[in-house]
Parts: sequence; structure tokens; C-alpha cells
Amino acid sequence: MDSTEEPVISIAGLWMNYSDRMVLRGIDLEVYRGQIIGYIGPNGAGKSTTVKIMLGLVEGYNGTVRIFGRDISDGDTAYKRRIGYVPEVAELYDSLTAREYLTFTGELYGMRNTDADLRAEKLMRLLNLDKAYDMRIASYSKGMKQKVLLIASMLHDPDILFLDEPLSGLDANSVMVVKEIFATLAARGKTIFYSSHIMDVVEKISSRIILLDGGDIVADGTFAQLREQSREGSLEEIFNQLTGFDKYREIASEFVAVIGEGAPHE
Ligand SMILES: Nc1ncnc2c1ncn2[C@@H]1O[C@H](COP(=O)(O)OP(=O)(O)OP(=O)(O)O)[C@@H](O)[C@H]1O
Repeated sequence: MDSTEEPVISIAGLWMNYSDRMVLRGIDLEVYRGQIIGYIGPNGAGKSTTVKIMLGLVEGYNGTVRIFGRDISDGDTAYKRRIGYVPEVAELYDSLTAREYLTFTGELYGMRNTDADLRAEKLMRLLNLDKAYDMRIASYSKGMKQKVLLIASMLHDPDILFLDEPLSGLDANSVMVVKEIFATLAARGKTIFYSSHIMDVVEKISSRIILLDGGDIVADGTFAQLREQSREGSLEEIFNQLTGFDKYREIASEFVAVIGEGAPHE
């Protein structure tokens, strides 16, 4: 990273609460071109909230969020054309075919219908979905839907990709392809910002790992740096240590004990 380079994402003093619940407590974060950020944290830590704020989907926060150098609260939504997003829950238009859905999405991003169609068809073929291109999405498997979401997020060649559990439902071969796509895009200067709970994936593909807990960033660095600081071996162990979670054995044993308490059979 060139130290004189402007960050593509710059967050300063970000606070967010939903009614009486404080979710983000003054987050500061700068992200640069070419970084693959693994944004991790316990359930409910505020990862999706942070991403939705950056996408302009959640308002009412305090602090400053700049994307490509511009404050996103200034009313100019032009930055959205340069980002792609894969949400946590696949909300696809089941009644459409992939051709209809992807050309429609491409047009929303300002592409010409024929260009979007041509490109989408090529990308579908590369992910083994050529035969499904004209089938209704309702008939797709979970992994097929996930591939369509991934294609939709990248069709317009965005500069920043936000993804929530991007490898969810993909088979091992497809996981390898998508991981390689992320690495290649990052090498071309794109930024990948994704959330996942699959620690061995995060460990392997992130150039930088950011751990959110209790509304704050509690770790930020490469996997090697995190490992050095915490003296733990795997990211899963580092995660457990930094989030203060050491009760998994007790919880599991109590859980199994409750199951074995004797069901109220007649
Ligand atoms: N629209 C909303 N209204 C009220 N509370 C919300 C809303 N969205 C999120 N929250 C709350 O904010 C907190 C953070 O949620 P968020 O979805 O950002 O967490 P997360 O880190 O993405 O979790 P997960 O790993 O489970 O996906 C949770 O306590 C959640 O209940």
C-alpha cells in the first residue's frame, strides 16, 4: 500500500443505536485499494449494520463515513454505481430467469441491456450455469442462487465489493474459483469487504482481518499479526480468546445433559 494513497473507505467516530441499544461505539477505520477485508465478530456485533450504513441503507448514525473520498451523507449517491453488494439473505426475484434478473441488475448500474446480457451469459457459463440462464430462479438450488448473486454484484466491475457470507452454499470447487476471483480482483486494485463466520476461510483469504466486539474494533491486522498478538494458533482460537469466550465445553455439556434429562414420555 502506498502511504500517500487516499483510503477508499474512511470511517471516523461511527456510533449507531437502534432505539435503546447501542450497536456501534465510535468505530474508526480506513480501507485501501487492493485490500481483502474479513470483517468478523459474534452474532449481533454490528457487522451488517456497518455495511448497511456504508451502502446508504441505514441512516441515523453519528460520525463520518467517506467512500471514494466523499461523505456519503452529502446526498450524492453516485458512489453506489461503483460498489457491488451480496446480502446475507438471498432475496432474488424467483419469478425471473437469471437472464432477466442479471440484465435488469446491469441496467440499474447503468449498463446497456445487450452488454449486461452478453457479460452475464459469459459469467454464468464460467460458473457452470449456462444451461440455467433461461430458467426461472425459483428452480435453482441454494448454491446456484448464490452464484447468481455473486455475478450480479460484480457484473458492472465495481471498485468495492461488499459481501455477507459470500461462499454460503457453494461446493468446494466453486469456493476455490470464487476465492481466486477475489484475489485476482484485489490484485487489480479492487477492494473486497466481506463478513463471514467461517474462520478457516477468513484466515486464508483475507489480507486484513477486523474483529468487531461490543461495538468496537478489538483487533485489526493480518492473520500473522493477530496470531502474534494473541499467541493462539488458529483464527477460531484467536476469535474465542478476544471475544472472551471460553465456555464452549460447559455449554455443550449442559446442553447434552438437558437433552438427556429424560423426555416427558408417557
Ligand atoms: N433494523 C433493526 N432494528 C432494531 N435493531 C436492529 C436492526 N438491525 C439490527 N439490529 C440489532 O443490532 C445489532 C447488530 O445487528 P447486525 O445485524 O448488525 O449484527 P451482525 O454482526 O451482522 O450479526 P450476525 O453475525 O448475526 O449476522 C443486533 O442486536 C440486532 O438485533
